[in-house]
Amino acid sequence: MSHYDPVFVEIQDLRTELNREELKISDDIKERVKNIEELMMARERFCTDHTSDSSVEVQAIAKETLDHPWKELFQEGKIKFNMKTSMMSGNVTGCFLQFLVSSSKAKTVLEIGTFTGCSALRMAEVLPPDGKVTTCDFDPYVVEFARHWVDTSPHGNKIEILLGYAKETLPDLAKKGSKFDFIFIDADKKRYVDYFKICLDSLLAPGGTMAIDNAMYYGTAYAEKPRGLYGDHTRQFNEAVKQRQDIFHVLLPVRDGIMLVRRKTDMHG
Ligand SMILES: C[S@@+](CC[C@H](N)C(=O)[O-])C[C@H]1O[C@@H](n2cnc3c(N)ncnc32)[C@H](O)[C@@H]1O
Repeated sequence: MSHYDPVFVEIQDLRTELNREELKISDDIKERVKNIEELMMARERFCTDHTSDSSVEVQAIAKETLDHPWKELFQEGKIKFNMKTSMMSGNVTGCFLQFLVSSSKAKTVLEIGTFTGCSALRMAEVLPPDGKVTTCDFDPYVVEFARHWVDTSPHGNKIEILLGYAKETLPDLAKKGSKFDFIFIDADKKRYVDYFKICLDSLLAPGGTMAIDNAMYYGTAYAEKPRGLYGDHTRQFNEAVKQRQDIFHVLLPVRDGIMLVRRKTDMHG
């Protein structure tokens, strides 16, 4: 979604500004600015149009997520925070995750942040029959929602959903000696550095890959005047990745930024 990109937001603001009568901006300039905005949106639509479709079950979860009264549930105190449907991975990110899981031949996946189960189900779909996705979330309402909807899929039986705070779930998994071939971190930016460290040092199986979503968090990672929350946390996370000498990493500007990490020792053929 373009709104993750601060350039897009600036362009939108500028377009509104240029329409102020008193500025007497020429139609040509206004048109060119409008063109920039449209090109940015067209680029995104083009990527979506040239990406595989999601399964009918994932489409059903996405529709239910979009139609669900999250705001009212929050006002009634039934969910922990004001969940936004934009938290759900879009089709490009979802297909990208499936690509990574499938091409790395992962059998065990860990996800931090289930929400409605969309990304967990996508990853389960590309695992072998004995593969398993372990996903965790601290909100009982979304855990129940996700359980119900992933079970409408023949791949639902590959998914275990753990209810609890990631800061407790991850050490518990580490204590049990659990290891995962693929780890997707997608919750709670404030603790990204902690999750990154425990995942890399204790939970990532030899040869494993990690993907960390929202690594640029609306541009807060690099913008001089960052918008919104978590700017410091996002920058600290990126710095923590950069400081590690034992990993190979790449930050991709997919949607809100996806950081991919592997141990250097696993990069050699
Ligand atoms: C961005 S959403 C996950 C989206 C999901 N991976 C997808 O792509 O559809 C983040 C989720 O993390 C959960 N969450 C937030 N803080 C958490 C924490 N400290 N421990 C566990 N889950 C948390 C929220 O309840 C929310 O459902």
